[in-house]
Amino acid sequence: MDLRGMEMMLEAKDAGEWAYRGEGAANLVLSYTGSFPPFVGKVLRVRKITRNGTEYDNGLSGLSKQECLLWDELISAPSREMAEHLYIKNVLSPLLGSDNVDAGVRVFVGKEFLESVERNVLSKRPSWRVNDAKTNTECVSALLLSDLSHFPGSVLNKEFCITVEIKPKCGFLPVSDFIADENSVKKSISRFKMHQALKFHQGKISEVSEYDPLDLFSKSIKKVNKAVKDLFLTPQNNFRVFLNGSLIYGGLGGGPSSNSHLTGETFEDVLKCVIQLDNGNRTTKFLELVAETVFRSGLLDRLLKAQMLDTIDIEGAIHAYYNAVSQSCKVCSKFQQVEEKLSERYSRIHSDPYSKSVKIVKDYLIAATAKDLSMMISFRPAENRDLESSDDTVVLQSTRQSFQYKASFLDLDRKPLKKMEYYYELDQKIVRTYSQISKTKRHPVLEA
Ligand SMILES: O=P(O)(O)O[C@@H]1[C@@H](OP(=O)(O)O)[C@H](OP(=O)(O)O)[C@H](O)[C@H](OP(=O)(O)O)[C@H]1OP(=O)(O)O
Ligand SMILES: Nc1ncnc2c1ncn2[C@@H]1O[C@H](COP(=O)(O)OP(=O)(O)OP(=O)(O)O)[C@@H](O)[C@H]1O
Ligand SMILES: [Zn+2]
Repeated sequence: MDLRGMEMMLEAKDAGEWAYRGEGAANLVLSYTGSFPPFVGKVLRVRKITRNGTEYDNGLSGLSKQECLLWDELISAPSREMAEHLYIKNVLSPLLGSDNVDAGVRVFVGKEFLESVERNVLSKRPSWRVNDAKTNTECVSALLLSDLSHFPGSVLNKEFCITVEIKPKCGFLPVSDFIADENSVKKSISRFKMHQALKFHQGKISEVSEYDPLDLFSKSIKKVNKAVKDLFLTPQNNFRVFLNGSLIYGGLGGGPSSNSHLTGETFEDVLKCVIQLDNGNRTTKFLELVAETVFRSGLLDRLLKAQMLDTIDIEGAIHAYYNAVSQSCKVCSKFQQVEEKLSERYSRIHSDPYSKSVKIVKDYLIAATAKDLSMMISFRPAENRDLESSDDTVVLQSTRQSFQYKASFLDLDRKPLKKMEYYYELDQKIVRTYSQISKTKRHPVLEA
């Protein structure tokens, strides 16, 4: 849809109709509670700004000078929001499938609207998110997106809709020759698992998740079932369930420390309207339904392809980055101080043509978006038995119930080029911490 299609402006008086839905590190998401038809069934995604700095917008398209060299398909955009929209529409949507992606519509927002929203939602936000960032009241527009926690077109319908949100994270092990020998553990342990160890070590999580993305992305239904069960047991910011648009499991606001979900028993009770079962565990059946859908939908195959645009790992891509930004390589110069030989492995990348380096970095950043996005899958009962064989229907064999599902990807933000150095540092920190911890036998992190 044309972004300029909705020439309307949200003002202070409208703020009361937008309720807190959730947030990540960069955006605040509000759901519409009013009755104005174009907004019914929609959410508004508003950018945040960090407490200690500006960070965003350094040009009309929101692209830095160096990013303009990278994203030539985005530079014509007259605003940051338009550039983001084009990124989703022209870069990610072809990779992930346009049926599973909503690029959104821009609506103009007044400063007073944003200030009023900021005040209204304050008490609902996790305090650590409040300390980190606030609504960017300088933004002139926000994105209007379909509310993925409702089944399309059925917001006004009394039928129930249950939605699961999963942030799968990176689903493959790198095989790159550029990975240093002392970091070879990266080739056998998933990044998520190693990052859990670091987060635990830093006190960012109180419990290490058993979830392993490699199970979720595997071709084995048994492993997919295990992954979904593990997500349920330790949801962190990777798993949430909504019933008719309200969160019933998992924490609002993302982040590992905000798990305010229902207890197992209450959740089991809530599922009464979803899973028809006289005896037995409805939660188990529901998790089976989720696993079956993930497994059969092919969603993760597409996602994996996008993630695997990271072909040489950050340990290779960082060198291409310095070529792309025409700077001398800080990593190689560090290696040279230690031992001349260490940087030899990377000289090949440094002699690559400029265009090849640009392509490596660009693909790495697209993969970074794919490693951080979430997917939402909504279910509603399939009334017509004929639907059983159709593509968007799953049958829960154990209860003989059919569900129609709709799956979408969300949080498809472009990652800034300047994050490459941070990605390299974080990667090294994760692998270093994991290796140190694994040397200490019987460490609780590794036994989890
Ligand atoms: O680096 P990672 O893997 O920890 O991912 C970050 C996420 O952390 P988590 O999934 O909890 O481990 C992090 O999520 P949280 O803030 O922890 O909920 C963000 O999604 C961050 O992206 P951005 O800075 O908003 O663009 C993510 O940063 P990117 O790496 O995707 O740029
Ligand atoms: N279209 C949508 N429909 C329903 N809920 C949504 C939608 N978009 C976002 N949400 C909810 O809001 C939360 C935050 O949104 P989102 O992930 O886009 O924020 P973010 O700041 O970009 O996240 P990140 O920390 O990964 O950068 C999501 O986890 C989800 O629960
Ligand atoms: Zn180098």
